[in-house]
Amino acid sequence: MGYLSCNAESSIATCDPYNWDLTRTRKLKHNSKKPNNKHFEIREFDYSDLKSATDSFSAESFLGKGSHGSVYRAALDGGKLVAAVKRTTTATTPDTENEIEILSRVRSPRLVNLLGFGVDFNEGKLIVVEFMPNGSLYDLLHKSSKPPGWGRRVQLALQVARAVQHLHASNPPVIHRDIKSSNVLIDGDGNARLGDFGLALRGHVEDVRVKCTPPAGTLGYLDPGYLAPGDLSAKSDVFSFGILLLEFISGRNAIDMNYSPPSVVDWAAPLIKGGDYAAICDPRIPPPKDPLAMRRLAVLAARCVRSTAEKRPEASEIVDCLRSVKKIMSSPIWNHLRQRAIQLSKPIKYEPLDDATEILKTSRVGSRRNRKVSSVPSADSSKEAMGSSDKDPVVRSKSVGSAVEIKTCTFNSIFFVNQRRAGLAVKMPTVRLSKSRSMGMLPSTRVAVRNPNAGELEESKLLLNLERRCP
Ligand SMILES: Nc1ncnc2c1ncn2[C@@H]1O[C@H](COP(=O)(O)OP(=O)(O)OP(=O)(O)O)[C@@H](O)[C@H]1O
Repeated sequence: MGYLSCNAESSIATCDPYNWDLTRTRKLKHNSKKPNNKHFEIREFDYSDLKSATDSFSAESFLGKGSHGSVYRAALDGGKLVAAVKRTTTATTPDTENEIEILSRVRSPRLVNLLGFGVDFNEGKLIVVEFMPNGSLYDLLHKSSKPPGWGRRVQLALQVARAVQHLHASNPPVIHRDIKSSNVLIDGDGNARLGDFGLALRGHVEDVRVKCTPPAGTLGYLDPGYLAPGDLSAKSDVFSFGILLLEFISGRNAIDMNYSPPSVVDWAAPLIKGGDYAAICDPRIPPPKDPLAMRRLAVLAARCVRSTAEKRPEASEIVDCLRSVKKIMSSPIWNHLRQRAIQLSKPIKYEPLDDATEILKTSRVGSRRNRKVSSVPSADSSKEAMGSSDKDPVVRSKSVGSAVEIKTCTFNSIFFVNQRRAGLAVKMPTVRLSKSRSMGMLPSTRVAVRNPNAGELEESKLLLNLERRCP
């Protein structure tokens, strides 16, 4: 099966009802507006100003490196405006243009907002965004010596959910396509902001641009049902958010070779189905005081990662559910018990489909996926592409896609290699895509065991039905 290839610029024109053009962006100097103003202006910075603001992109200003370039701290306007400058390693890539285009259209206190851009003949466009002084959610969850407690985790998850809700509710909607903990940054007030819009798509699913863009995302967070351009919907973001929620709950990485299965969804889904919520709780912090909060979180995560995209909740429902979890966590214990009694006294509507079984579909597929590994000849190359090394069993997920080429094709699986830096033209795959299954299996320290307790299974089913009506 072949895909229709399309020229990026013409597709922008086709799907852009406002005929927006970057060249018409007003050049505003020293006139930054507050990030959440509805009518905001984008500044065009002189390249020389960006260079001096980052001390010539010095090591002292260096904030970090992503798959498409490096990020620097910049002190602009005589030090009054602190910003982050994203500098791609080669001339302007489609992702840079895309990020500027989309971020100039959406703005929210829950996003890492665009301040402007700079242009250099050699370097192309540089993106200037709000500076986030407190690192990424990835660092907070996985590298911090003092992992955040449940209240903070739920608050941060709610903030990310609100960011996703804002994107999906935009007209036309924005699908982020790369929701993951390293793309969530923590601002000066300790709040979560969703950033990195390099892979985002703005438009309705039937728009030419959306229909022509090949699948992209980060391994470990990528919706398994998103195999061809036409499969994309806002529910792919919901899947990635579900993985993020499992990361919040368990404190483990989306892909971690220390576990069996290494994929967090394959590991957690059977445990949630078995009602063994305690087994997926981050062992570094005490469990939540009210087990109902834990169950709601776990069931919400399981619903987000359902294999059938249509059955996943909308972002607005996720927000409502997380708000209810936050409420439970912050109210006195007797209040929880009263609320719980009221809910349990309501008649439960059983549905013919066993939701828990449906959740497990992902897990079963995942198990097969992992078993296949041994027969993949080049496990090393796949590990390298996923950012893993022999010394580090944790796979640092990197974004893949957008401008992609097929590197390895083994057993019907196609491995995407990020070509953003190379600035290569999009090479459309000629066969139906299948997510990479090149994942290694290492001896496990924690093994997922399905809880055989029938009572807990029943309780889990009941909760799944109950939680559907949440809050
Ligand atoms: N606005 C910002 N303020 C402060 N630090 C930032 C900002 N944006 C990015 N960073 C830091 O720069 C580093 C690289 O970010 P970048 O978004 O380029 O890549 P990534 O999200 O880590 O990986 P990938 O490109 O694969 O998505 C990250 O470690 C991040 O913490």
